[in-house]
Amino acid sequence: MDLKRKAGEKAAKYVEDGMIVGLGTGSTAYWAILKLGELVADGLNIKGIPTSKNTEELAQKLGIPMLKMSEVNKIDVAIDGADEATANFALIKGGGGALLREKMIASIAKQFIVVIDPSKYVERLGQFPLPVEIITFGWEITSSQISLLGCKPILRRGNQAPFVTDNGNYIVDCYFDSIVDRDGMNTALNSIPGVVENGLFVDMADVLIIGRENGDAEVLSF
Ligand SMILES: O=C(CO)[C@H](O)[C@H](O)COP(=O)(O)O
Repeated sequence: MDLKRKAGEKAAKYVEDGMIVGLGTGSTAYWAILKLGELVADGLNIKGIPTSKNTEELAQKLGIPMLKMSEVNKIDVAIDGADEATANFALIKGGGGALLREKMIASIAKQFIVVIDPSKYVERLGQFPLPVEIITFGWEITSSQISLLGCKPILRRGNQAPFVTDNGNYIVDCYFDSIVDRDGMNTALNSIPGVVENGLFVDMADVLIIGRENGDAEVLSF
């Protein structure tokens, strides 16, 4: 079985009747959402909060009832993918461009479950460029201020135009040699005027599920 699928489907087992569930974005979270769709069709009573417009569309197609972020003040469990994850559960997210909503939703989830394939499990963060969401106004200035933190920021592009997030912002993908002080970097990035949010998720994940070739998916709890 596809390793992303193994991880995603395992995460769906954490969802219980009556829960409000943060629905992540990307090709691993996809499998969790698909499984939840099946369970809902079989009578599971949950409400989803999507982390992106893509996920909202998917959940709608699957018949998963949804709430708006403004309608909730807590989320029971959020399930999402990651671009990198370490043994102490530090993450880089945002490869799919949904990092802002993903971080907001994870931050109010009682349990945040991260689903990955083994290629995402790394010793140290920073091989994957860190996505930083910035406002379009004066983005060049914001980007050059970000570069002073020791990275090379590259404006993410889509179809020959800058990629625009669900929130109407740009993303710069920041190439660091490595990110050692994750807390410090998170704070430093978010202190730059024009930065909306960055893809470092530190001390947020509670469970890391890694799809493994042999046997069941591996579950690590913090
Ligand atoms: O952060 C994300 C989207 O913003 C995704 O969770 C991350 O990019 C992993 O995606 P995938 O499971 O497709 O590899």
